[in-house]
Amino acid sequence: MGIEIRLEGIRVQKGGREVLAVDELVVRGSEVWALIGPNGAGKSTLLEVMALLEEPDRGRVFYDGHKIDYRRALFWRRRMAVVFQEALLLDTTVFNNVALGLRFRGYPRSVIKDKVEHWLEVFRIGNLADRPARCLSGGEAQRVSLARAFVLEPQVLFLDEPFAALDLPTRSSLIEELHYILRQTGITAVFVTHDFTELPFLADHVAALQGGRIIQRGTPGHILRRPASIELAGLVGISNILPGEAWLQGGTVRVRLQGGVTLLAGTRLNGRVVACLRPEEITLQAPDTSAPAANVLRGCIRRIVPRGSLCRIELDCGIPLVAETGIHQLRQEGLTPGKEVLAAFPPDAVHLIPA
Ligand SMILES: Nc1ncnc2c1ncn2[C@@H]1O[C@H](COP(=O)(O)OP(=O)(O)OP(=O)(O)O)[C@@H](O)[C@H]1O
Repeated sequence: MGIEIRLEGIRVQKGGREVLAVDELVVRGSEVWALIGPNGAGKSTLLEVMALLEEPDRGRVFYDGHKIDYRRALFWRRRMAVVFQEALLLDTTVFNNVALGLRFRGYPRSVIKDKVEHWLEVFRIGNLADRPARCLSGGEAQRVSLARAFVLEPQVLFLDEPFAALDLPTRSSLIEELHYILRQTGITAVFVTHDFTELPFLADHVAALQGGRIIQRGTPGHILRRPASIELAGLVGISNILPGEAWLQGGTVRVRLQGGVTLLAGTRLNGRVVACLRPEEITLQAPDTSAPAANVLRGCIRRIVPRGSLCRIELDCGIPLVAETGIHQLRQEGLTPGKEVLAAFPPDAVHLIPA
C-alpha cells in the first residue's frame, strides 16, 4: 500500500517572491496524481516539497499522518524514489546502476541479483545489463532510471517529466508499462508533465497549477473538458478558444461568438466568456438540405495537417474551427481541402470560461 501525503498551508519563496502557495493537498495511498501547468507555475517546487527535497518556508507535510521532521526524514526517504527528466546515471554498468540502492541498504548479493534482473526484465532492458550506462540511448537510460527506482520497492514515487525527452514510440511504451506497474504495485505516485495526452493513461487525479497556486483539481477527463482558465485550456489541447457573450435563456445557455455565430453551451455562465471546444468533439458530416440545427455549422475545409494516425482539420464556418479525426475516417468521408462540410458538436462539449 502506498503512503498518504498531506500538505497544509505550504508557502515557498524563491528569489524574494512567493512561488508556491498550496493551502491543502491530500494524495491518498495508491493514488496517481499528475501536476500540470504552464512554465514557472510551481510544479517542480510542489513536487520537491512533496518528495521532502525542499523544506517549505511555511506549512506542514504529513506522510501517513506523521508530521515530517526534516532532521529525521531518512525513515521516509527510504520509502520513496524520485525519477527526473535526465536519467542521472553513474558511469558504470546498467546492472550496477540498478543495484546501487540495494547495496547501500545491505541486501545480500543473491537477493540483489534476483531483484535487479526482475526489474530489468520488467522494463525490457535485460539484454543491457552489462552495457556501460554512458552508451545508452535516452529511452534506454530512462528505463534504467525507472528500474533503479522500482527495485527499491518504494511506497511512493515522484517523477519530474520523466518522458519529456523521449521519442513518441518510446514514450508510449514506457507510459503503458508504468501504468501497468503502478496499478499492480499500488505505489502512490505523483508526476509532473507538460503532455496532456499522458494524463488519461497515467493519472487518477490532476492538480493544475498557475502562479504557484492550485487553480483546479479533478479527474483527467474533467480537466481536459472543463479547464478553469484560458491558459490551462490551451495547455490541455483545446484548439478552439473563441471569445463571445453568454446569456441564460430558459434552461439553456447561449453564447454569441465574435463573428456572429450563436452556439448552445454546457456551462451556466452570463456575460463575457471564452467558449472552449475540444477538436475531437467536432464531427464532420456531408452537407444536406435539412433545417439548421443547434451547434451544426456549415463550413469549408481550409487545410488538413496529418499528425500520426490523426489529422487536424482547419475549417472556416463563419468562425475558424479546428477539428480532429482519424486518417481512416478522413479517407472514408472523402474529406479534402475546399470541401463543404457540416461541423456538429453537442452543447455539453462547449465549455465556457469567464473572460
Ligand atoms: N533558485 C531560484 N531562484 C529564484 N526563482 C526561482 C528559483 N528556482 C525556481 N524559481 C522560480 O520559481 C517559480 C516556480 O518554478 P518551478 O520550477 O517550480 O516551476 P515549474 O512549473 O516546474 O516550471 P517548468 O514547467 O518551466 O519546469 C518560477 O517562476 C521560477 O522562475
